[in-house]
Amino acid sequence: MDKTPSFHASLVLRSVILVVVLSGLAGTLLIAGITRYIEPTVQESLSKRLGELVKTVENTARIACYLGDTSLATEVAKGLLMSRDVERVVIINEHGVLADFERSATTATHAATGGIAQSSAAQAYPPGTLIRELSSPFQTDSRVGKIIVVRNQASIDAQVGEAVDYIRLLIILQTAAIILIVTTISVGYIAHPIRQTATRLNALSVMDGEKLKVPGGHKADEIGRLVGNVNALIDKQVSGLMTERELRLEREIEEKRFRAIFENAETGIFVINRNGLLLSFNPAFSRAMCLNCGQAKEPVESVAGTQPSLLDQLGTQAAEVRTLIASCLQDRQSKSIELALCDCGENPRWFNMILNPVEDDLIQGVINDITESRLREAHANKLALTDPLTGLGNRLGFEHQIDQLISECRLDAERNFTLMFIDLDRFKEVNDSFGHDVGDAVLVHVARHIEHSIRKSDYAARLGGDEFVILFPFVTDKAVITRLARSLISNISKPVVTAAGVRAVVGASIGIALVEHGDLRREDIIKRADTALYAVKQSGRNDFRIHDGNDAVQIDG
Ligand SMILES: Nc1nc2c(ncn2[C@@H]2O[C@H](COP(=O)(O)OP(=O)(O)OP(=O)(O)O)[C@@H](O)[C@H]2O)c(=O)[nH]1
Repeated sequence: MDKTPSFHASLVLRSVILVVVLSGLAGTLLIAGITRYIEPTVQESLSKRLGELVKTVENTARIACYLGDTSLATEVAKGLLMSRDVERVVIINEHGVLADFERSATTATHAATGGIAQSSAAQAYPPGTLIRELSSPFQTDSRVGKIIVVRNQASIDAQVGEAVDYIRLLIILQTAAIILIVTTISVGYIAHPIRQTATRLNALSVMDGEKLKVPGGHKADEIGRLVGNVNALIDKQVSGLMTERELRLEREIEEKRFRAIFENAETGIFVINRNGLLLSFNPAFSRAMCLNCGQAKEPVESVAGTQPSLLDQLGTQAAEVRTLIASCLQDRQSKSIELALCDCGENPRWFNMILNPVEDDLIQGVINDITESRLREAHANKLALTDPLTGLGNRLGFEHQIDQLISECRLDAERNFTLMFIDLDRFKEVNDSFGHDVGDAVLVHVARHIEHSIRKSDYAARLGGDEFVILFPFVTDKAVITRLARSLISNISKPVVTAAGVRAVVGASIGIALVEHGDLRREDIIKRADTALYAVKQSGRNDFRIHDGNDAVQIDG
């Protein structure tokens, strides 16, 4: 991960190049500036020196001029020429040139050939030539001659050049020293600790709590601050990572928990799309739908794709569920439905299915087997509608049944039925003579007689005491009813021998109401059968009467 920077990208190299360029530029400018300054300065200083030199021989030159002493003038001129700054010395008095010596000439070039006026050649002397008037040694206001000193320009130039070269050397050395110092500082004090820190950072095991060390001597400077900030950043990252790791762990645990619940739940859980294709489902769902029992109602996998369809498993209820899926997605509300399906053994089962819309047009559903509760409910209903002694229906069951028949007849004019009331005769005597147990046995015996005399579609109940009732749907044929009534009276009237050996005899009075059309109120129908029964009781019992709806007509059994 740690990449050593390429040579041209190195901080040190770039810093050094920058320092070299800038220092070189600054040095060049400095040299140019100093060269321009130093030349006149050196010139001036030489002129000054020359003036002082001339001053030292001035008195002697005055005497030489006063006396017209050429040898003294020659002495003075030669003495001045000993200085390398002097190129030529001319001493003139009023009579002419006393001495004229040049550095290049070893002997005097002139003798006394003329007065001061003749030596107007001084006008031809090069610039910078020193010409000094000489006064009389006795009368300072009287001029006796002059001394002309021509500077040695080559020597002066050489001296200026030497001075400039020296300063240039100093500047170059200084620049080199600056480059060396800056490079050393860059490498040793900046680049090295940064590289060291980068290498440590690369090898740092942050999850083990390792921290970057501040390079020695950098605690309080920018590198120290940088390392401190990097450590703070690492702390933040590590704490973020730890939190993320914990969250991931928690999520994994949650997922495992959820998966366990999903896999082991008794409730079927599934996800479908808007077409009813199953995207996922748990084993309980699979069991409920018989997906793996080998007798699934439809192939588990859809013909075109790889996903099984929920709707394929629902038979005739598929259309209803399809509508429910659409309305669930449209209303964004959960919907439920009860489904009657068959298990692998074709036994009827009932399920409650709840559909919940989730994101992306998907539905999450749960399905619960409610067969047991349905059966319990049915059993409880049956108990509520059953006479516990005889197992026939009770008064409530009878009322449900007759109401059902009445509503069917109201919907269909062709429908009809017959109501038969049976009241035992002299049953009280049995109770009184042999006790309630025998009475109960007789009641059970009569109930079995009734059951054997009717068809499955008929309905029998004990309303209470010794009162029984039978409903015959579809039957209003008087001949049939008469035959049935007679058979019942005959059978019920036969003596009953109980398990205890008691022989009991009862009779049966029967009142019958035929319901074919007209008024279909329950009370009216019951009243007609009751009226017919009352008529039988009045006429001596153990007989039957039929009331066909016309009050006037009573058919004698
Ligand atoms: N053993 C038994 N007796 C009952 C039960 N319910 C009511 N009884 C009795 O049945 C009798 C019915 O009375 P009735 O119908 O007047 O008696 P009955 O002798 O048949 O009178 P008639 O119908 O006029 O012939 C009463 O003595 C009740 O106490 C029951 O569940 N078991």
